Amino acid sequence: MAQTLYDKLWDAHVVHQESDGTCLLYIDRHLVHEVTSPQAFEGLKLADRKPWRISANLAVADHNVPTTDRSKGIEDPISRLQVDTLDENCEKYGITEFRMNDRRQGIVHIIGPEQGATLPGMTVVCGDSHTSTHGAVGALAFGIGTSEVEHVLATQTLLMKKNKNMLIKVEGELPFGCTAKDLVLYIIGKIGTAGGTGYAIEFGGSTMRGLSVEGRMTVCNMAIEAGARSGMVAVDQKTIDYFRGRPYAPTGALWDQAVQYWKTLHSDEGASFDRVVEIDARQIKPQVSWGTSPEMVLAVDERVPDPDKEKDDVRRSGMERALEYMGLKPNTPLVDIKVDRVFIGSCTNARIEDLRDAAVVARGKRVASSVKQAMVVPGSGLVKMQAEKEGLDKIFLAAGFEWREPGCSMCLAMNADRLEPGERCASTSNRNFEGRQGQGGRTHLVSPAMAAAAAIAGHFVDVRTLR
Ligand SMILES: CC(C)[C@H](C(=O)O)[C@@H](O)C(=O)O
Ligand code: SF4
Repeated sequence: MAQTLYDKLWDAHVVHQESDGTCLLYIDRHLVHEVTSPQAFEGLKLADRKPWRISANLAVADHNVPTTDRSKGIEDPISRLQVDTLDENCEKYGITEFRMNDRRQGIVHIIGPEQGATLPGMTVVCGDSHTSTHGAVGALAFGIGTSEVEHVLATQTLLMKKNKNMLIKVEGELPFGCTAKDLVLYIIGKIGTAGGTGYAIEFGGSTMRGLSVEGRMTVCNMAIEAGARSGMVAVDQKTIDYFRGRPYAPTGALWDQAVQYWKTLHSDEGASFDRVVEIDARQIKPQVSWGTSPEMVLAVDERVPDPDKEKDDVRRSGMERALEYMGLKPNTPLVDIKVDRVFIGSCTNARIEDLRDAAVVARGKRVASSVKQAMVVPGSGLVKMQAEKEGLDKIFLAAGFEWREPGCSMCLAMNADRLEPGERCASTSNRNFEGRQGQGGRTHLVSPAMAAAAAIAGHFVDVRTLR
């Protein structure tokens, strides 16, 4: 029978199935970070258990690490304790960890594929919702909670029920000035933050095939913002080329064998999906979120919506509340909104292609004097090195951007990088909830080019006009 990519990945990992459909699923790769692992390790200790397959784990500290000079360690005691605890646990069990000063350190979802620790065909989990990112390479990847982290450490398996299959089919060429980020924001604007609930989403169609592997990661990263725990993209030649020579990728005969298998990782002709959503990429314009949910997003040439025009009571009050929090007046053109800070980073948009996109806009320009801070935070030490090799750091620094050390940084307020109450930020991250980037902070989600353009102008700009 014709199978979807999700069916294939699922079936290949079922160890045991109960009559009610609950499956015991084998987990190939477990990524570990400092926020969701301490209680899991503690639970293991209390139960007198040990991690079952040490080599399946790869750990890194990302949420709590400083992005400035690290030679003095971590100032905040809670952050320091979390990172120290991860170091101790990994040391104790012999789990590979890229420590804070290792140049391979970075955001867990950036380093997984970068190292080839995430590979096509794998089941990949991490105690982090944006684990969906890894599905971009034809893996089944999803976030888990702390008790599941403990279960995976102890058994290398998880108990789960299968989701439904959803295909988001995107056709046509992305217009000039539009990126994978604009595409995924547009999709979430269309289907809503609950649109994918209960589904595993496969992103397919000619637009997805046309994206680079990194662009596909940006899209799958935000599958969770569309309500789905996992997003995935079929393997193609680009995926295979991406992994050649990566540190954890197979070599020699094992590589050839792996590639043979990877080539089967796509939905079969005629495979049936429970839901199909069709998206015309040619309709997409650069996106800016205006509210406090990723679905509150519009094209940059539009205006802040007017709740008075909304007939649905629930939606109207949601809009009113969002506009109040965001400090925005209905009908304001989005390009008139001024920003206080700009953040280019996060597991959505801190890979090398993202930094290149931002650098094209920043080259030879200056950050507006009204902007308090504009920072570029590479997703990993290796992304940083590559960017420096290409001279991107010089472009950013000359333009007045800060060039930081890798980590989650201002994506969420768990480290020193955060917004002050009332500050407005153009951010390349994935969440714009109230307080996400700092208490009272106001987040607008955009692409790297749009963020850089906002930094230069001091307000949002339609990047299509910058030719
Ligand atoms: C801290 C972590 C558990 C959390 C997540 O699960 O996604 C964080 O990474 C986020 O982006 O909100
Ligand atoms: S960069 Fe942001 S979204 Fe990604 S793992 Fe870190 S905190 Fe979560």
